[in-house]
Amino acid sequence: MTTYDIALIGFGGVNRTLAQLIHDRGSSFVDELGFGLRVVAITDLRLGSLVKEDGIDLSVALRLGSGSETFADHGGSATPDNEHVIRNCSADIVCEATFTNPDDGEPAVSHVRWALESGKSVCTTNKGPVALRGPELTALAVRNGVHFEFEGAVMSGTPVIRLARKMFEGLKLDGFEGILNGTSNYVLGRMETGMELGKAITEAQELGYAEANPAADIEGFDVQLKVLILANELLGAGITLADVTRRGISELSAKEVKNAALAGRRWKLVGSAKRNPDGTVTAGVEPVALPLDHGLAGVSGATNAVSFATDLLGPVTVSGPGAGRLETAYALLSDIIAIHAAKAGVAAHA
Ligand SMILES: NC(=O)C1=CN([C@@H]2O[C@H](COP(=O)(O)OP(=O)(O)OC[C@H]3O[C@@H](n4cnc5c(N)ncnc54)[C@H](O)[C@@H]3O)[C@@H](O)[C@H]2O)C=CC1
Ligand SMILES: N[C@@H](CC=O)C(=O)O
Repeated sequence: MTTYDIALIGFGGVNRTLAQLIHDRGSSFVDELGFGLRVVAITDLRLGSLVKEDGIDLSVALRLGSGSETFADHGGSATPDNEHVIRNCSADIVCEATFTNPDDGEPAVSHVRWALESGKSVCTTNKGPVALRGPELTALAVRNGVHFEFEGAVMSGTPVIRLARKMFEGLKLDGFEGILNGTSNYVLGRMETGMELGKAITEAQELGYAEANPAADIEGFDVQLKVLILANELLGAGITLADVTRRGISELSAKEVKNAALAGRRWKLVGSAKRNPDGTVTAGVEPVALPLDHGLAGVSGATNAVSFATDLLGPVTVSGPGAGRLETAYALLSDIIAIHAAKAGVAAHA
C-alpha cells in the first residue's frame, strides 16, 4: 500500500481541517483512494513546529490552538523553523496554507521553492505563489521530478482549473467573467438585507471565508490574484498583476446595495478577462450592478461561479463553493489525489 507522508505548513482553518479529515477518515482513504496519508510535520507561526517521522498524533495537534500551549510542549519547537522543516523532514508532499500575500507572495513562495528543491511535491491553496510565481514554480517542480498543484487557489474546492484544462480540450477560450471571492459575495448579500459592511465582514470571518486581512477580499486584491491565475493558466495570457485592473466594494453602502436590489439590480464583485482581436488579454475586477436576469446575479453567499466564453459552445459556467475551511481542505485532498494519479500513471507506463 502507498502511504504519502505529509507536511502541513500553516496550521490555520484550512490545513487544520485537512488534518481533521485525515484523522477522521484517513483509514477509509486506503480503500476509496488507494493510498494512506500520514502527517509527519506541522509548522505554524503561532504554534511553532513539530516533526515526527513515524507520524504525528493528530488528536493532540488538533487540540492546540485556543490556549497558550505550543508544539514545544509536545516535543517540538515554539518557532516554525519553516526552511529547516520543509527541506529536512521526510514528507513526500508539502501542503502550504499560510497567509496569502498579494504583494510578492512571500514567505509562501519560499516555502514552495524549498519543498520543490528538496524533491517534495507541493499542494497549495495560497494564491500568492501561484499568481505571482506560478510558471517558475511549475518549471522547478518539473526539473525536480515532483508536482506543484494548486486547485484550491481559485474557487476553493470547486475544481475549476483541472475541469477547464481537461474538459475544455478542443475548445478555444476567449475569456471569462465570474464571482471569484466568497467573502465579498457573502457580504454583498448581507448588505442587501441592510447589514453594514463591518458587521457582514465579521460574519464572513467567523465562517472561515475571509483572508487574514479582510481588506484583501473587500478591496478586490484576492480576485485580482484569481483573475491573474485563470488568465495565465487557462487563456495563456502571459500577463502580470499590474495588468489586472482592480476596484473593490468598500465604496458601496448598505443603502445603495439595498436600493439597487429594489430597482432590479444586484451588486456583484466581478472578475473578468477577455482576449482582444490582436491576441492581448484585458483583465480586471470591479463591482457591477447586474440585472437580475444575468447569469451571475443569482449566485449567493460564499458560492462562486465563472462563465467561460468558448468558441464552439458559447458560455459555459462552472459554479460551486468559493470559500470555507472544509471546502478548501478538500481542494488539498483533490491535489493529493491528482499527484497519486500522476505517479500511478508514470508507474503503469514505466
Ligand atoms: N479559508 C478559505 O476559504 C480559503 C483560503 N484560501 C487560502 O488558503 C490559505 C490558508 O487559509 P486559512 O487556513 O483560511 O487561513 P488562516 O488564517 O486560518 O490560517 C493561516 C495559518 O498560517 C499560519 N502562518 C502564517 N504565516 C506563517 C508562516 N510564515 N509560517 C508558518 N505558519 C504561518 C498562521 O499562523 C495561521 O494559523 C490562505 O492563503 C488563503 O488565502 C484559499 C481558498 C479558500
Ligand atoms: N477569502 C477568500 C478565500 C478563498 O480564496 C474568499 O472569500 O473567496
